[in-house]
Amino acid sequence: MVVGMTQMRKRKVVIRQLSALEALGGVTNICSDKTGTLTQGKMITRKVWIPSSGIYTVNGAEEASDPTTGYVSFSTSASNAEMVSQDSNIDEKADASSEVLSEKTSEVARKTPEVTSALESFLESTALCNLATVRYDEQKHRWQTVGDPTEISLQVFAHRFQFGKRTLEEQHGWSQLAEYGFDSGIKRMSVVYTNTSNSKTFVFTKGAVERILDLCTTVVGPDDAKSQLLTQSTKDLVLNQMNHLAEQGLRVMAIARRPITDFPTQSTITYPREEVEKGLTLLGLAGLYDPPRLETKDAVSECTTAGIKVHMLTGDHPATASAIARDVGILPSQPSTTQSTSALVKTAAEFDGMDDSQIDALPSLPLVIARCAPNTKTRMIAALHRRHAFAAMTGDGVNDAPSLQAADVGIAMGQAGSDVAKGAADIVLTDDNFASIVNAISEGRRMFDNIQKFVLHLLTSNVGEVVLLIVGLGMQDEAGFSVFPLSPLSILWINMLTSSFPAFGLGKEKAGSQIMKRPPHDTKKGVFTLQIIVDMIVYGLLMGALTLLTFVTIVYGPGGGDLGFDCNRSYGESCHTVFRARAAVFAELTFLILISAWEFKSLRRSMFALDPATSKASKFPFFQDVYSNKFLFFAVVIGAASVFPAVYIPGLNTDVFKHVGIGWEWGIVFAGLVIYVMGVEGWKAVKRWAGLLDDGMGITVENETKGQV
Ligand SMILES: Nc1ncnc2c1ncn2[C@@H]1O[C@H](COP(=O)(O)OP(=O)(O)OP(=O)(O)O)[C@@H](O)[C@H]1O
Ligand code: NA
Repeated sequence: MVVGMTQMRKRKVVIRQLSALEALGGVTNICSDKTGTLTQGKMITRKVWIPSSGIYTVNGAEEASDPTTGYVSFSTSASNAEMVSQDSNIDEKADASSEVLSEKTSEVARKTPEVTSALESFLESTALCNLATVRYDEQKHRWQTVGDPTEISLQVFAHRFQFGKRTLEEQHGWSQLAEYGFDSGIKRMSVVYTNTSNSKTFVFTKGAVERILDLCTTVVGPDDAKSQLLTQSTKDLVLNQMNHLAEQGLRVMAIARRPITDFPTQSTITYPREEVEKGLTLLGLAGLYDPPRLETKDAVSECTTAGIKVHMLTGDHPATASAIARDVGILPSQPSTTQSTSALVKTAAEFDGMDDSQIDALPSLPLVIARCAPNTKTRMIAALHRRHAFAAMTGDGVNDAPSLQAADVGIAMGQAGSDVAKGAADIVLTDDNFASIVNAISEGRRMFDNIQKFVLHLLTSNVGEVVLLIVGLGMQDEAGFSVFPLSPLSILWINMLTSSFPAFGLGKEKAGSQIMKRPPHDTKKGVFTLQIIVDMIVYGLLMGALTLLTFVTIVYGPGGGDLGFDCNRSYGESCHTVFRARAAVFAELTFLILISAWEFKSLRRSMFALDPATSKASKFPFFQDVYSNKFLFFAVVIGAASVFPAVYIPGLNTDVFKHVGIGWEWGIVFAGLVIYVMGVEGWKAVKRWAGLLDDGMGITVENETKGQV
């Protein structure tokens, strides 16, 4: 376990709850945040749309925090409708190639577009209704940002036109009167600013487009001084534009403002939010791009192969969420014929609008839930539980705590996460990266497998010893005393030698190559699966029978059944046969238990072909395979070697172990070893051949998880 935890730490995972180790391996569903987990959490403002003016595009910006990389281009068009269709031709690749072109042709194209009054209002609202700071660090010679990625990206955009918050406050005379902070429930924030040079006071608001649009009554006109009434057709145009941006995977924010005259200047008076955020003028939309992490796509596909479903639960718009989900492989790139997109993508409003029975009646739970509120996450976990799923949930916010607690494995973010979320979580990702969850799951599966192997090893040897000793009680000497086939100290010694190091070695077994290619194990059954129990009995009986047979053969064969006199206590002439038989049993039992550790590296594969990869490459990969876990290799080899001094050192053998050096009996010992290995191999072969006791873990994922959750 401890080995596992240090392993995990290297893999960017901190385990807060010991049981989370084993639990991780059994996860069937992951509900993940989008921003910062599936994506990089480094947003760049890519597009800005100002109604009746045009689209500003940021080209070639690589570094999210640097307003000097890339350049802004402006495209205007006669009608807005035309602009939408024209713009849709510009995709990422076109951007890149046109960039190369313009690099060759002229530098003129890179001149920052002029700041119109409409753009100016937009930038003021963007930069002031914003808590992020963006500044150039003279010492470190790089741009430093502090704050939420969404806000940083907008602040950086304002800096491209020298309209940063600081400049506005220090040079343009803006000063803040009030702040209505961002709330993920209402998905917007507002500030009230007054301009000391002309004493005009404004409410500046930004937030999710649908929410802001409902608060707007007007929209900025071609001439900023005259805003126009927000008609239904303009609303449709705005929503159209938003969808168009969102479909490119951009998070779309609406920016708005209104002049306010009666705002109290004494900060002691609180002015209700609803009174402030109303009658707004829409200034424009901003499309922010948060690229998926490079590792995400592979990690998601690894989950699919491992029979794990990935759900994206995000605060973003459904179109944005779908585009990103498609990018990373959570949604199929081509909508399949059987499942419509509407079944796979739901908004929280749709999901929360259903009652439990309606949710349970869905053929499958949605893969993307957009515009998610913390409460939606908790309902999703409950719905998963009703479908007998074993779910992991990520979260970073304070109000994610309930869903993190409700999840079978709660995962908090180490960097972006609040302390409350970390406190509620079972594990913490130090790098906030979705791929680390998948690593952790594979680690959890490895650990589960190794605990199973370890348990099987321990129990098999116990069953073997019990059989040997209990049945052995039947052998009585002339005085009517049972003659032990092993002395108590020998048993103690064997247990110490064979269950400490080899068991620890089994814990260090590497993950099998198939570990993420099979469905999750059943967490309700735990490690004591039917296979483990049957194996334990089969192998334990075999071990007990063989060692007993060795004792009996030596005593009753050449020894003529002479059990001597008082041979449990001390060595005398009459105990010669019994002591020789004991030495053989001691050696054989030790060997059998030790070889079991190598055999149990795999519960089903042959010890002589443990790893599909090495068995393809080599005819006899046995040594390569057993040597791959060096600790276990030497635990077994040294353990086996230690048998010889225990048998031969005079005094130690007769006085401590109550046995004596042997000769021809080694033949029986090794025969026993060979029969045991053949027995174990035979039983594994039977299991493979008849598909017995598979625990459902050998079945390929495709067949297994069809139609689940
Ligand atoms: N600082 C902000 N000011 C105003 N509105 C915001 C701000 N940040 C986000 N929003 C709006 O709220 C929506 C949801 O944001 P929220 O913070 O709930 O999700 P998130 O945590 O950023 O994303 P995810 O859930 O994918 O991790 C965004 O799509 C955006 O429209
Ligand atoms: Na979030």
